[in-house]
Amino acid sequence: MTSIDVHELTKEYGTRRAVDHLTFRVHPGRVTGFLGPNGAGKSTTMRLLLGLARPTAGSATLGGRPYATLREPLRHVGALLDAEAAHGSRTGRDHLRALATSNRIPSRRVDEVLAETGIDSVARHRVKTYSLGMRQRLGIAAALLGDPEVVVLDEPSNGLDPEGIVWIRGLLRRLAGEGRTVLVSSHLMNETASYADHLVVLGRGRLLVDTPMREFIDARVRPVVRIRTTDAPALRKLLAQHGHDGVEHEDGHWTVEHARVDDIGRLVSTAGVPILELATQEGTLEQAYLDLTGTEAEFTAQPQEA
Ligand SMILES: Nc1ncnc2c1ncn2[C@@H]1O[C@H](COP(=O)(O)OP(=O)(O)OP(=O)(O)O)[C@@H](O)[C@H]1O
Repeated sequence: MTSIDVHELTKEYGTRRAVDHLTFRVHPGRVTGFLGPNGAGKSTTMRLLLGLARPTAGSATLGGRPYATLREPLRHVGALLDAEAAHGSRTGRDHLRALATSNRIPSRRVDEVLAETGIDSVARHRVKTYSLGMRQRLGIAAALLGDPEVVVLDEPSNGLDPEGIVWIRGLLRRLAGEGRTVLVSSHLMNETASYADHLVVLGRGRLLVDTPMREFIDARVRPVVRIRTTDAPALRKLLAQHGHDGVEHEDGHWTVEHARVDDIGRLVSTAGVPILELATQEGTLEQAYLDLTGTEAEFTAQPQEA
């Protein structure tokens, strides 16, 4: 199985260090979300991995090999970096056929990926007539063309409609389920939470987090007890009497930190407070990410000027 190995990877543009001694491994069989604020170095890392830029130091390899040494690379790694990459005057189909030919990929794969990405009805139209979402789907079709073991996608949900967003989620899960190595960058936390198993987070070119997603959330956000009642005054009084810090939210629901749902349930039922909803509310990736960005110097310090 093919993993992605990034080792002491460094890339400088003039005096600006875009990637700074970065080391991590992306394992097969799971979706790894690649996160970090604008300018953190995600795209640069992907470009270095795909041989589109040369590292200043260190290495980025696929199954132990640099991209440049792969013969017919699309059969090993499929990537979406820039949805504008296809030539506007070509049809989507011709774009894929050219890629297939140059990588000795059977032409039936063109029809398969067109169907899989839902653009077969526009396959004979020129790419310049495509919407952003269609271009994005064409880029994903190109990434899947060679049936690669490694898939690298830079913000794949960009421009997709709601149906497309649900589709990409299923696609990423399926690719990981088939044992492929899947690295996906995104700024959309809810989206990432819906498909990622593991996270790699960068800040100013450095590695901040390399951990399973659930562990990242659990380490940073405690679950809270969520309650809805028809008798807010009674609930407020009861929680205060028992030393709980209940917070009433605008839409009428309450949350209680540092409490167990069983204890709160027992309390409200014994006191006869009418309850419409009582549940444990798990922390979200967005909360955990914002907690990280609020505490890490890599996020809070001013970037160095070039
Ligand atoms: N070709 C280039 N020449 C000069 N500087 C560059 C080049 N490419 C990237 N940079 C700089 O490297 C840093 C990292 O940029 P990069 O695009 O990798 O970040 P990113 O995490 O992908 O950001 P975003 O989320 O905005 O896409 C930025 O400071 C950027 O300005």
